[in-house]
Amino acid sequence: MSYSLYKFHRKPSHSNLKEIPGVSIIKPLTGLDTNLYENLKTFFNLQYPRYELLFCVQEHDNELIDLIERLREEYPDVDSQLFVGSQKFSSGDKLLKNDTMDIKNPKIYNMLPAYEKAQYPYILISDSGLLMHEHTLYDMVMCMTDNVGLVHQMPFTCDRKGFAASVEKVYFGTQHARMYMTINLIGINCVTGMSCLIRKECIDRVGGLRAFGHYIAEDYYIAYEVAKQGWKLRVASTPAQQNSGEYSVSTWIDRMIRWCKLRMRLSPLAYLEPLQECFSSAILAGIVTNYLFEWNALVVAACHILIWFILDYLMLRITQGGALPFSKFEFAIAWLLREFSSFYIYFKAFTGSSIVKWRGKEYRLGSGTRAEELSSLPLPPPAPSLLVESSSSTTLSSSSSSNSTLPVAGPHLLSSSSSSTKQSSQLV
Ligand SMILES: CCCCCCCC/C=C\CCCCCCCC(=O)N[C@@H](CO[C@@H]1OC[C@@H](O)[C@H](O)[C@H]1O)[C@H](O)/C=C/CCCCCCCCCCCCC
Ligand SMILES: O=c1ccn([C@@H]2O[C@H](COP(=O)(O)OP(=O)(O)O)[C@@H](O)[C@H]2O)c(=O)[nH]1
Repeated sequence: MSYSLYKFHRKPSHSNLKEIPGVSIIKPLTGLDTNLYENLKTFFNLQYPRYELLFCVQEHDNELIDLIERLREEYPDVDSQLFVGSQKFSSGDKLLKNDTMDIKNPKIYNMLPAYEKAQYPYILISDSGLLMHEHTLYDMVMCMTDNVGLVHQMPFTCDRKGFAASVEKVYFGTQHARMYMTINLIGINCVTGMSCLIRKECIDRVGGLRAFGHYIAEDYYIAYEVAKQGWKLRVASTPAQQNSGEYSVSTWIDRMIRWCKLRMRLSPLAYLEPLQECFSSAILAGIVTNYLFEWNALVVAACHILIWFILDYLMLRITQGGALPFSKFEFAIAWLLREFSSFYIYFKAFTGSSIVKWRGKEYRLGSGTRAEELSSLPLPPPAPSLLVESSSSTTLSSSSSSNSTLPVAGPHLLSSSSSSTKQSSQLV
């Protein structure tokens, strides 16, 4: 809690903007999510002198492309490009196709062409469901001091309507925040790739993003590689604002089961996660104090739960950085639901199959989240002539190599242009 209080919502130090490096923002998109227009719009309004927006559309989707084009027309001064899945490897280059065959992570696959075109020394990988406040990019860059190689935002949520939104906010602002900040405080690699600012040179050094394409938890491996090269990993001063329009308690539970399955394959310590939940630790505290001091176990457990509940509320307020969008009563109900559902989530993740479903496709997880896809990624179809022409300039980095993969990590636990020049938008 103290670490979060120290970290979050602090004003960034002012520095000479002219010295700030450019940022290539990569937005991997898969479909027309609700709120997408509002969310993407915030990226055109960032208060930052030099950035480009690289939109990656996984599969050809007219509505999604129209939405992006509309935004690009609204903001002609913002440098942006659009990469559509079907045009990525349409040059007919067999080598390019073969190079991408072993990429199992669809997000990596989707981002590849944008990464190859990124012109700035920093890249920001930013998931589709995020909304960004106008100063956040600046804040993140300010965190990238000389010895830092990666700045990541702790996942949190925007204020949205409904009980499911409250449950998500309570989860990301209490248990998730507590563990995320604690693990980062002690210097262990715990990075979520939802919103990650990275020095491009770190990724180029291992052959580009494709080197992480074997794993579903690419975020963990990217952070692992950055730290291995001697850079520090730093939590940003503002949490990531997830603003997905499709949310429900069951969607959240399924997502948490998927994440838990990933963590289990990243570290055996993840199997201990149930022990750091409020109710299990209350039972343990009751038993231990009864054994040692003959205290009443029920009273100890009840006090433990009450104190935990109050501290969770404070933790959530710290993460939120202001008033909560729901009452204390709603907090209590959402908190209880979150606490009890966690055991269901662990049970399903620990005992369930190694298959995870992600954006409509299924993957079998191997050691270290190495993925074997069950439903195949879209293979490059012949592209429409306009796109063939425009995409022929899409090249993959010559330094890239399909052999440049990282070792299966298993339980790796690491300590871990002219400023105003705006190019016109172009369809690549
Ligand atoms: C007795 C006490 C025992 C304590 C044991 C503690 C065990 C650890 C507890 C909690 C871990 C919390 C980790 C929180 C963040 C993880 C969120 C997450 O699971 N993210 C994964 C999925 O992210 C998406 O994946 C796909 C990607 O494309 C998307 O963009 C992502 O958003 C992500 O892959 C995982 C990232 C980091 C995992 C860290 C693993 C830590 C393992 C436990 C370390 C235990 C240290 C114990 C210290 C007390
Ligand atoms: O097949 C896929 C699955 C996901 N993504 C992108 O990866 C990011 C994270 O996806 P999601 O929000 O589903 O992941 P989660 O945070 O739930 O793990 C989003 O920008 C997606 O558009 C993608 O490009 N292709």
